[in-house]
Amino acid sequence: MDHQALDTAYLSTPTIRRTDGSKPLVCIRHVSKQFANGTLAVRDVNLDLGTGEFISLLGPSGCGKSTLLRMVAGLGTPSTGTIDWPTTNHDASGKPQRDLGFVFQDPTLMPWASALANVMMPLVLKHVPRREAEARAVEMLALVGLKGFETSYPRELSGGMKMRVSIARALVMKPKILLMDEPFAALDEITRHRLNDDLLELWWREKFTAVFVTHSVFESVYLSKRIVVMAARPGRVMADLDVDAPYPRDDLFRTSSDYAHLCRVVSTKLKEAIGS
Ligand SMILES: Nc1ncnc2c1ncn2[C@@H]1O[C@H](COP(=O)(O)OP(=O)(O)OP(=O)(O)O)[C@@H](O)[C@H]1O
Repeated sequence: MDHQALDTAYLSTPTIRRTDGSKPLVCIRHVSKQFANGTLAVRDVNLDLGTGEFISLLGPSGCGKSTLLRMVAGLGTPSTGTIDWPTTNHDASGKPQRDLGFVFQDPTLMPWASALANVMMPLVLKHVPRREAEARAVEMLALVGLKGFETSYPRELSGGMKMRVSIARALVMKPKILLMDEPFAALDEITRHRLNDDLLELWWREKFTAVFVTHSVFESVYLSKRIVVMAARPGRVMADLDVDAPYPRDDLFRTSSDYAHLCRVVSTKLKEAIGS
């Protein structure tokens, strides 16, 4: 593996763009967010989210990762700057028709509904015929490893299984982009590793763009093609690093000296970011 890609990754420029010629899926330009109480959560962020990438937003608590992710999802608006979807249709008022799934840290399932009903919910809301919705939800549950648990209720599922349902629900509409806000933070390490593996397999197979918020250097290196390192007070982008390791990645990669090296480099960048 070429360690140079990470070692020489470009750092801390006011505008950070990917210039491989193709149009990005999401184009973030000079985005800042100041909340009503005066907190400057995000300052002057410039990023392109490229189609098919697996990007982690890595940084300490309070650096604005969630705020940025929520603005990409349209769950909050920037105070200044723009977030464009250059390849997406826009409605009459000029709003992009964001084609996305969102996974929160908490699985946020409906407790009174079965796993199947939870996954069917976005399809039902879009008036997909019931039989088709059910077939698609059954297929999605199988893809996340929950074949046989269709009729189980959330209270009957482990934390990892609930998160799998949440991912299935986010992917059942086949979104172009999956936004994940620390989805595995509350899980034990073994479950987390397994979900990391399964998420990578899903991403590889379904070919969506993935944006993954995490505090964990190890998780970001294992999953990502690209790591955006952020710092706090105010929240800003400090580095944009390519992880030059091939997919598929598995336990061999997780225990390799290449992985250890990459984690060391990213950890150093994160420390620099936090110290700056
Ligand atoms: N609705 C809000 N009103 C006021 N301040 C907020 C609001 N939401 C977030 N903040 C502040 O904005 C800053 C960034 O918060 P954010 O949750 O985006 O960070 P984060 O990097 O995702 O943190 P964590 O990793 O702990 O979830 C923090 O200082 C936080 O207190």
